[in-house]
Amino acid sequence: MAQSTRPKSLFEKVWDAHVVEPEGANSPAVLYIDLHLVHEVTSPQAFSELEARGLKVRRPDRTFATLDHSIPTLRPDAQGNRPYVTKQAEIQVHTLEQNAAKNGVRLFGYDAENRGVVHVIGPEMGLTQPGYTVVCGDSHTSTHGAFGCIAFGIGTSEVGHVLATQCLAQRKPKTMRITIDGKLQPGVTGKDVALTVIATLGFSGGTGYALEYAGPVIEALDMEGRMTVCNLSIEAGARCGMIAPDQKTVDWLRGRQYVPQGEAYDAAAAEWLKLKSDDGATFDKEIRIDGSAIEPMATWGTSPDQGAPIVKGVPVAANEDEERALKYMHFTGGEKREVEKVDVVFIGSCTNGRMADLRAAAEIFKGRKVAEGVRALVVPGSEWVRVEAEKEGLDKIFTEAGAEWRLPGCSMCIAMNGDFVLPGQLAVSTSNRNFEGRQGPGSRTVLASPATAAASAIAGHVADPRQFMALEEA
Ligand SMILES: CC(C)[C@H](C(=O)O)[C@@H](O)C(=O)O
Ligand code: SF4
Repeated sequence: MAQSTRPKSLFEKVWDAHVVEPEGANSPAVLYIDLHLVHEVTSPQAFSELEARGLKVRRPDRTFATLDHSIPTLRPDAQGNRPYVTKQAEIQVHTLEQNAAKNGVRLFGYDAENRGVVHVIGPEMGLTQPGYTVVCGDSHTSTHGAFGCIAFGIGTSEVGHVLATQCLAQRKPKTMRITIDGKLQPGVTGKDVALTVIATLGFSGGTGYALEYAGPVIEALDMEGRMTVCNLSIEAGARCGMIAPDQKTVDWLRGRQYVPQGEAYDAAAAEWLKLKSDDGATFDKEIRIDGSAIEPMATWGTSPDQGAPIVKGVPVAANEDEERALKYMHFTGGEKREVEKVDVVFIGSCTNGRMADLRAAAEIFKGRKVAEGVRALVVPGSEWVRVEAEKEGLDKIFTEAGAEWRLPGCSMCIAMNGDFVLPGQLAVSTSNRNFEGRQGPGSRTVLASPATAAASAIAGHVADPRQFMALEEA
């Protein structure tokens, strides 16, 4: 087939390479799925449906499962019993264990060295590779877009479709390029970029779009920072977010378990590096953000787009929605962040539970103490992260500062496993959702970067991390 010479965006290149059946006036396109990730919460019904219809998993070799949402982050007791928070949590875990075994799907189970939060382990093992289509019954699948993948969350019935066919019916989204110019100031991280992007777009500003993040700020971010940015795409309503693979991507993935090895890797990498938007590629929408003006961010409301630079304090409500959010958060509007007493700090999740995140937090915790009355919980995103962090002695830095160091899982990000914030308590959290009650009934969540979370744990109030950093003069 003759190749079109029309300039294409990164999204179009990956999309076009996966179309099995083109989109019609009345029918969505059928897309081939390269990688299907599965966790215990959204898979049970999909497997039951498959069984009811007498179907098999079409590509068990492209389907990988993990346990993350419902598993306790505390160690088993002396008898080996796991401290599940409810019977239902335990059933979810056992159901996935059985479904995976029955269908020949690889499960990174409780004791597996590769277990972890689904969006942490995919990239970590090199299951996620540039140019792939990646789906999972989980909205933060957008994380994998940091590797130049079209990666998005699907519903449970779609999980069933992909299990049965390795394909998915999809309408092509519109495209939006978000270019972040300039250079980040010292102490400003990928999370601050992400919270700024969402605050700019609004919680539904990305609805119907596939985002591409580009520009010097994105190029300068490490892979962890890029994953954080892509992770939060869904919080602006976008279908997915992606970043063109570059030499950093190639270097980061090299040698990982599931990527090609040796010369085959170099050959794959040469193809990956072609995955970028052509000069002259057009987008349905383009926005630009001045990266040099981004500051450490913290949310003040009950939606991830309700965030502002910490130095600016809590804004005054501009409408009823904001008024309601401020009320829930026990803020009046207009106050300084220093007056927000913090009860809990959570560092972890698929947004910020990777090595780079834990190192950033440890730099602030080192030689300092968590303020009295603050509970700080550090939860690695995966077993691999846990082991690496322990090798570097980060766990010691956390525990000596007075923080808890746990086993990997989603933990307090979604509070399904027994780790939760008490009613009325204020948590500074490195996760991605600050909805009412997200971290436990009545919990109040402030989203921020690992550095800001650590700084807030030390200060006892929402704090700009730069006061604890030895920053070089720019
Ligand atoms: C449980 C799961 C379906 C959910 C999601 O889709 O994102 C969870 O991971 C979350 O972060 O809210
Ligand atoms: S860490 Fe949080 S956001 Fe990520 S998959 Fe788990 S529950 Fe969802």
